[in-house]
Amino acid sequence: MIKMKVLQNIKSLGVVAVIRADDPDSAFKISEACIEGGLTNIELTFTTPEADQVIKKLKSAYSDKAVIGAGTVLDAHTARISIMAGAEFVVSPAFDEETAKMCNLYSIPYMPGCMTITEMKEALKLGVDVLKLFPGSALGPDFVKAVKGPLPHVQIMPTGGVDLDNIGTWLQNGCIAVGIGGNLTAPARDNRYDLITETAAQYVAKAAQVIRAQK
Ligand SMILES: O=C(O)C(=O)C[C@H](O)[C@H](O)COP(=O)(O)O
Repeated sequence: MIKMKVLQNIKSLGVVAVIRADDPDSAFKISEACIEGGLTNIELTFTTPEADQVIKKLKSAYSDKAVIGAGTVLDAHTARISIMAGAEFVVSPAFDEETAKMCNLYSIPYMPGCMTITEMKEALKLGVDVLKLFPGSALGPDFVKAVKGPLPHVQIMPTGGVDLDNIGTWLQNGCIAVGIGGNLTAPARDNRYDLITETAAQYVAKAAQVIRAQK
C-alpha cells in the first residue's frame, strides 16, 4: 500500500492496535481478534519473538483488510527487517535519524516517539509525517493542545495509557489517531480473544463518534 494511503487509513480509523505478545502464535491471534473487531491498523512490536515472521503471516492473510506495521523499532537495521517482511509503517519509542532515513528510502511512514518540541523539530526535519507522543500518559491530552499552538501542522499519535475513557479527549485535542496496547490486548492472558474483538470494536466506535463530530 502506498504511503499516503497507509496514513489515510490510520487517520480515518483513528486507532492503531499495539500488539506485544510473549510468543508469535499469540501475537497472530491477538492481531486477528483486532481485525475481526474492525480495528484494522496493526502495529506488531519487535519485542515479540519472531515479529518479522508474524508480520509476514499477517500480510499474507490480511493484506486486503488491514494495514500491518512494525512497532518498537529501535534502529535502522530492525526497520529494514520489518520493511522486508512487509511492514507498511514503522513505529518506535524514540526518534532515530538513521531509522528515519531507512524508512524514507522505502517510502514507509515512520512514527517515532517524541516528548519535547526539540525532538519533534528534529523528526520533522527528517521528513516524519506522524509524531508518536510517548509515553502519552506522562504528558496527557492537554500537552497536545499546547503543542498545536506553535506547531499547528504536526500530526500527533499518542501511545501509552490510552483507554476507553480518555481516547475521546486525545482525539478532540487534535491527535490524528491513538495507539492502544495493554488496555486492548490484556484478555489474551486468559485466551479471551473474543473479548479483544469486542474491545477493539468499542475503540473503533468511540473514535468514529469523535471523528464524525469533528467534521
Ligand atoms: O514501543 C513502541 O513502539 C510502543 O508503541 C510503546 C508501547 O508499547 C505503547 O505505547 C503501548 O502502551 P500501552 O497502550 O500503555 O500498553
